[in-house]
Amino acid sequence: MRNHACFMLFVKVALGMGILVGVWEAQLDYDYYKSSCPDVENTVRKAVLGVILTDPTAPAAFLRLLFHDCQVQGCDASILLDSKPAKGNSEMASGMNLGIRRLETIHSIKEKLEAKCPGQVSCADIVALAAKVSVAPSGGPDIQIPLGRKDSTTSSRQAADVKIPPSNVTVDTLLDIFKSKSLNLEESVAIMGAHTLGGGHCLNIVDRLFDRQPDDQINPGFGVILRLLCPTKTPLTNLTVVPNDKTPLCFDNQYYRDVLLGNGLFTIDSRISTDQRTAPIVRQFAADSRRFFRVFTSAFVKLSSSNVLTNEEGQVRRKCNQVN
Ligand code: HEM
Ligand SMILES: [Ca+2]
Ligand SMILES: [Ca+2]
Repeated sequence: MRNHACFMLFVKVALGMGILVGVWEAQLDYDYYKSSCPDVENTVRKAVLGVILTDPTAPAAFLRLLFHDCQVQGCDASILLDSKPAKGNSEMASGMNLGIRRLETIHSIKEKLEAKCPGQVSCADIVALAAKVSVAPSGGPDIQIPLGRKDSTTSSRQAADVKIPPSNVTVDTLLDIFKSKSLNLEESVAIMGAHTLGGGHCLNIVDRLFDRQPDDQINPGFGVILRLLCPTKTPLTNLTVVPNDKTPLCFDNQYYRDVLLGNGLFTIDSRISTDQRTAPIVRQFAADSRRFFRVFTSAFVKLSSSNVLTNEEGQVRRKCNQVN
């Protein structure tokens, strides 16, 4: 299995990358559950590894879930709330959350943790941990993250509509988004390396393929393949998924090599390979996966610690889909 080969290939690098990034978000704590739920990380890891056995694309789902949670109101598990009282007002009802999956795994991890340490572990920390423990088994760095996020009591579809960037977002907006979470330029390019895993629906690609003005950032050969995979704007466009890079189960720097060759799946992937500010960094990561892993690690800690609720600002939901 490619995933396994990838794991073997990168195990040394991953081990070498277990560096602690300084606690940048002062209110979170690397030892937060030391006495209240010491086994929390292993519980999440075991559950995620179990899921990967039957669904090797699950790590991609957990990484994207974290981004989409953190992007709306901060990393507060708002994405898991069902809408009440108004139907259809959950974040998941937003079209921007098309393809978000594996929420059921988060709910089942929560049930396990409620049995072990009732009322202790927030859903927001579970979302962050599920993403974190997804990276190393895919061949990426072993990241340490601080914990202690609390869960929100609110969520709204409209916020997701506005805050989650579309596939054709500009580099300016991308840099603004990550700057607001304290990521520097290099970290902003590194966090996009999450697109080394998983894939996207044709729906998010077809606009690049069939408009009268062909997208000149797509390599012509790759364009032919994409037009074959995503033939027309039909209902199927909502269903077909195309891989993000050539190694979608492997957390490697292939994404950067692909985008440099004009094989970026989304408009934004192509844009970072040509924008004067980001292109030199894309080239560095394409040539040096250790560097990509190191910068991705610090970027991940910042993203997953952004706009968190701590202490009395939020709650530890007993069920992740509803407030207490
Ligand atoms: C400007 C920023 C970003 C844009 C515009 C963007 C856009 C997208 C789009 C359109 C998809 C395809 C969704 C689908 O059609 O199913 C996608 C997939 C994905 N994104 Fe992003 N993304 C961004 C940043 C990020 C970040 C920061 C992460 C994680 C840290 C991330 C992780 C992923 C992953 C892992 C997938 C594949 C999901 C799967 O296979 O289920 N993305 N992204
Ligand atoms: Ca959120
Ligand atoms: Ca890859």
